[in-house]
Amino acid sequence: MSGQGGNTALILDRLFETVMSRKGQDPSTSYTAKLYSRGTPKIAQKLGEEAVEAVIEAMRGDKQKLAEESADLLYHLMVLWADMGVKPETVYGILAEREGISGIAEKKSRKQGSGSK
Ligand SMILES: N=c1c2ncn([C@@H]3O[C@H](COP(=O)(O)OP(=O)(O)OP(=O)(O)O)[C@@H](O)[C@H]3O)c2ncn1[C@@H]1O[C@H](COP(=O)(O)O)[C@@H](O)[C@H]1O
Repeated sequence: MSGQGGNTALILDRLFETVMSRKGQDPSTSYTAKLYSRGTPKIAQKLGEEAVEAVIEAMRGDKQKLAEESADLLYHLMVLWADMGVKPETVYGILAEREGISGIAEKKSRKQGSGSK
């Protein structure tokens, strides 16, 4: 368990299952179904708006609001994955492959790769 929210991975998996279960449901009773009905560009736009709201709260220095906007951001990211057919395991797999590789070292290897072309 990790604090008040319980097991982090489990809650994200449960959230993804819930948003998947809203496919084809009534947009008047489910906000997620309403998002699907508005299409991928709208879902992506909402994700961008939530990201900007998180940035604003960070700049204001409001930790509680940043946490709340982060929850909105993760929810809308899950809806976009579900809408686009991206499986959480795919994203988790990419993160797992990167485990132990410094972002600085990875960036250097990318630059060397492009310079040798
Ligand atoms: N985690 C969330 C969650 N986080 C944020 N939101 C909604 O996201 C919206 C974001 O607020 P905004 O003001 O940006 O959006 P809005 O003005 O309502 O909508 P727009 O017209 O701007 O698109 C709010 O309506 C929130 O209620 C969420 N809605 C649903 N969930 C989860 O998804 C589950 C399924 O929800 P339904 O699909 O509604 O049954 C819920 O049980 C929750 O677990």
